[in-house]
Parts: sequence; structure tokens; C-alpha cells
Amino acid sequence: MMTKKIGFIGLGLIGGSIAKAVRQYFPEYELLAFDKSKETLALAVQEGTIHTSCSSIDENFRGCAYIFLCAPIAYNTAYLSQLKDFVGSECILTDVGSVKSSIHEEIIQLGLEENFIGGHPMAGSEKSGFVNSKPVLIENAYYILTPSAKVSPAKVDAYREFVTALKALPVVLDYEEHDYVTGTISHLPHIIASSLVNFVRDTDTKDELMKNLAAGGFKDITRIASSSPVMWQQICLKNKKNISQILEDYIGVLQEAKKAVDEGAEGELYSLFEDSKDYRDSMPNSSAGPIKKSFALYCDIIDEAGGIATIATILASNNISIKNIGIIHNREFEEGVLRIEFYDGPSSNKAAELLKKYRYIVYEV
Ligand SMILES: NC(=O)C1=CN([C@@H]2O[C@H](COP(=O)(O)OP(=O)(O)OC[C@H]3O[C@@H](n4cnc5c(N)ncnc54)[C@H](O)[C@@H]3O)[C@@H](O)[C@H]2O)C=CC1
Ligand SMILES: O=C(O)C(=O)Cc1ccc(O)cc1
Repeated sequence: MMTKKIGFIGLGLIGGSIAKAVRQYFPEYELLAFDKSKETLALAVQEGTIHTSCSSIDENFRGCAYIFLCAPIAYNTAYLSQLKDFVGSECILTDVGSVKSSIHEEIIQLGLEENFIGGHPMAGSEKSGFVNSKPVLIENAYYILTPSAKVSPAKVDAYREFVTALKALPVVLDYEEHDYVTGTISHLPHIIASSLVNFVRDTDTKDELMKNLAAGGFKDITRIASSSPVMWQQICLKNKKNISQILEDYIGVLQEAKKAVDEGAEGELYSLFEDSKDYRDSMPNSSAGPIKKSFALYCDIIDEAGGIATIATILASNNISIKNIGIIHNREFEEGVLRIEFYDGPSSNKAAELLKKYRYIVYEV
């Protein structure tokens, strides 16, 4: 069997998830890692995710087919000069950072362009650390590749195939375009979420009415405010130019909204919400995105003891695994409805068909 050595620097949420996916799909590969947290490395060895834990970037990294840089972005860039000696001609050096220009610039400086293909799995969560990592995190998620100008097409093809084998969806982009696009769809939303949460904290009443009354909508758009502070600090520092421009443009949009409110401009206010509804509704639920897609359906349940158990039994006896199940209450479903999440689209479709056959009212989303 063909074995390869894969190295990781940083084995947290993303590094850990990729390592676990490699372990799952290429069990014969040899995995090694360096992380500043000794506990993380010990756990990864104990769980059988990696074979070798390294106390620094050392000789172990020589001969790797892939080296994944998965620490916060400023550290990834800083480690390149230490890594350089261990990067052989066949090695594909890659990262998973949310910003690409800074690492590409350092790669050019160090003459590592023939080896470097930037990477960015558009998957993750507000959680962090190896303990939260899982192979399914990158499954069906877009995985952006930003090849250096001098890397061979053969290496790009090999990396693309590797990403596909890990069940992610490779997309090749220019690194500068990557930073503008992710600046808008990922970095700006994180800044909005965090500043909105802080705004509520700073303007709340003495008895914290806002904190206690905050409803689903507020929680939906601020989930990501619980993300790793060091990671987002570094993203803002490294994608400064794009984020500054995007914030300026977005503040202009907010000012227009304020003007419409100040002037009681009925038409403008209606359009604001109608346009956003149309565009948001046109985003396919099944497309992969920064927020990992979910395969869920909603189902009315008969209000009697054992209602959930009956549905779970129907699904289990048809070999459909449930990822998550629970009753939700919101304005859309005032009476409460059962939300059932599945691991993939086909399971969700099969479950919907089956439950309809049993005369359940099913809402597919
Ligand atoms: N969290 C997310 O949703 C996503 C994160 N990313 C990128 O992935 C990278 C890692 O993020 P996460 O895995 O979420 O973070 P994390 O905090 O879960 O993991 C980072 C890991 O790096 C280690 N580390 C920190 N500083 C280090 C250093 N100086 N030397 C060696 N190891 C060090 C930590 O001990 C930890 O195990 C970042 O560059 C981020 O931009 C990319 C896509 C999604
Ligand atoms: O939690 C979420 O929805 C995210 O937005 C996760 C995420 C964070 C950083 C990235 O570079 C990509 C994805």
C-alpha cells in the first residue's frame, strides 16, 4: 500500500478535522504534528489521530508529501522560514488560514512558490480546539485553493484530488480575490456580530433586560461572536486593507438605512427588507458555505407522549441516521415543530418521503 507522510502545524479545530479526515480516508498514511499545546498533541496520539508528536518544527517534517499550517494565521506565516529546510521538491506546502495575501507574500520572499498552494476550508464554527474537531466538519464544504504562480499544474491537480478524497469541494481562486470575497462574506459578518453583541452589553438596562430578552434573530446573527478572539484579531490585522474598504462601504449602506428611517421613507424601507428577503431566499440551502450546510426537515408531531420516539423508530427501522433532533419554537412555527437533522441530502429526502407516507406534515427547507 502507498504510504505518505503528512505533517500538521497547529492541530486545533481545522487542523484536527483535516487530520481526522485523512486518518479516516487514508488509514495507511503516517501523520505527525507540532502544536504549542502539549495536551493537544498527547490527546491526538492517544486517540490515534497522529502517530508522532513533535516538540518543535524539526527533522520529522522532512519527506512530508503535504505540510498543513493550521495555527492562527500570523504564526503560520512566521513558521515558514523554520520550515523551509524541510520542504522537499515534491512536498505540497499548504495552510488553512482565512487570509491568503500575507502568507503568499511571505512565500514569494522565501522562494517557496514551487511548493505552496494556499488552502481555506469554508467550514468551521465558533468553537475551537482539537476536542471539537471532527472529519465531517469539512465534508461537503467548499475548500478554496490558491496556488502560487510557480507551482506545477500536477501539484494543483494532486491537491485538488486529495481535497476531493477528503469529501470537501475544491474551488481554485486567485489569492487576492479570495481576500476580498471572504472579507465581505466572512470577516465583515464576524465584525458585525461582535460589535453588535458589545453594543447590547454597553447599552443594556441595569437589570439586563436586553440580554435576557434577546430572541432567536439576535442569537442567529451573533452566534459567531463566540469565535476565537486571537484568530479574529489576526484576520483583521492581516486583511486590513480589504476589511477597511468593505467596512467603509457597509457603513455607507447603514447610513442609507438610517436616512430611510429618519425620513420615514416607506418605499425605501419596504425595498430594504423585500430585496434582502428575495436574495436571502434565493441562496440554496443545499450549497456549501462558511456556515456548514445542514440537511434538515421540520415536521409537525402529534402532541402525545412518545411522539418523538415514534418518528425516531420509523427512521431507524429504515436505516436513516439522525444527526440531531429537537422541538423548536419560533415565529415561523408558533406551535412548535420537530426539527430533524441528517448527515446528508439523500437521507433527508428519504426521511421526508417516508414521514409523508406515515401522514406526518413535513416542511422541507
Ligand atoms: N475556526 C474556523 O471556523 C476556521 C478557521 N480557519 C483557519 O484555521 C486556522 C486555525 O483555526 P482553528 O483551527 O479554528 O483554531 P484553533 O484555536 O481551534 O486551533 C489552533 C491550534 O493552533 C495551536 N497554536 C496556536 N498558536 C500556535 C503556535 N504559535 N504554534 C503552534 N501551534 C499553535 C493551538 O494550540 C491550537 O491547537 C486559522 O488560521 C484560521 O484562520 C479556517 C477556516 C475555518
Ligand atoms: O462559524 C461559522 O459559520 C464560520 O463562519 C466559520 C468560519 C470561520 C472562519 C473561516 O475562515 C471560515 C469559516
